[in-house]
Amino acid sequence: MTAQILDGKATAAAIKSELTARVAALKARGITPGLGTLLVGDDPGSRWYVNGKHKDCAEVGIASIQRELPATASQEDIEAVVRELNENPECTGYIVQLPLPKGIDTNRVLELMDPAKDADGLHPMSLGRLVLNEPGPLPCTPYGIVRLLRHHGIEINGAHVVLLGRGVTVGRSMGLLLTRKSENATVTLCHTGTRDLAAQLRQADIVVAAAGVPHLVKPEDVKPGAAVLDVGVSRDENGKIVGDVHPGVAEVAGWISPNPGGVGPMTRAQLLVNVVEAAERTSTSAG
Ligand SMILES: Nc1nc(=O)c2c([nH]1)NC[C@@H]1CN(c3ccc(C(=O)N[C@@H](CCC(=O)O)C(=O)O)cc3)C=[N+]21
Repeated sequence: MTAQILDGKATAAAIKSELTARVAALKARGITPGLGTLLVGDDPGSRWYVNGKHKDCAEVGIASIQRELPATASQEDIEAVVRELNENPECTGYIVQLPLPKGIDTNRVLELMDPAKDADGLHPMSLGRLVLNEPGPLPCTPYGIVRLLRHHGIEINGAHVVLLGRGVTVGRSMGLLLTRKSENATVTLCHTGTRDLAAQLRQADIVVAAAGVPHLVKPEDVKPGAAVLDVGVSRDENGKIVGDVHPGVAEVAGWISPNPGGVGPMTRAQLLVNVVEAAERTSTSAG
């Protein structure tokens, strides 16, 4: 058996075409959604990601607001740009590209952001709303994965989902998302302290691997027919992406997300969704 592909590129394209119509409707009412990005330093990988986000914006008609600071920027320099983006009416949502340079208090920066403009869905206020089941922006990678599964007709309701990794951007926030009534999954959150990882993995109808450990998920640990999502982005000596999922898993799983071409494009599409929804919310509260 060879697993069917969870095509993130095609699913993201479908979401972007739906967004194009929503952006046009907003513009017809005089509102242009705008995504702001703050990039600190000159890491080529971070720059590449940020450029990709603005390219996506152009595709759907969202305006781009790009801010950059040198790697030597101080806490105060960064916070000044955050305040400017909070106040800039053209910016309806924004992200501070992570990681920030060493010595910067990242949480202090993130807490200064206007939660109404949180495009990542990772502001403490947004995470709190997720816990309390209130509407708000959702974390991009977790909700992107939910939409990728739904797009391919994979049942989440009642499924046992095993999450690998307790990072806030994926594992931890995804546990909160999947245990809502609207997703209704049973979740096991595994991490470096988990004793018998293979035994946990064998229970899973759906595996989300976001540990950052190359080829952590082995074919012999996967239940036949399971859906396996690879969020890992390690690099080999040639700079090629190595995921958390061993290639042999494709012979056992029912569904597998390619990497690249799986979860990454969905994360980017969800960021656009958050920007458009933030603009829609401001427009309804204003009039
Ligand atoms: N505030 C903040 N928000 C983020 O969402 C954020 C961040 N900081 N810092 C860095 C990580 C990384 N990240 C990616 C998103 C999409 C792809 C993506 O689309 N990758 C493509 C191409 C991969 C390649 O070829 O390099 C793919 O998977 O097909 C990758 C990585 C968002 N991040």
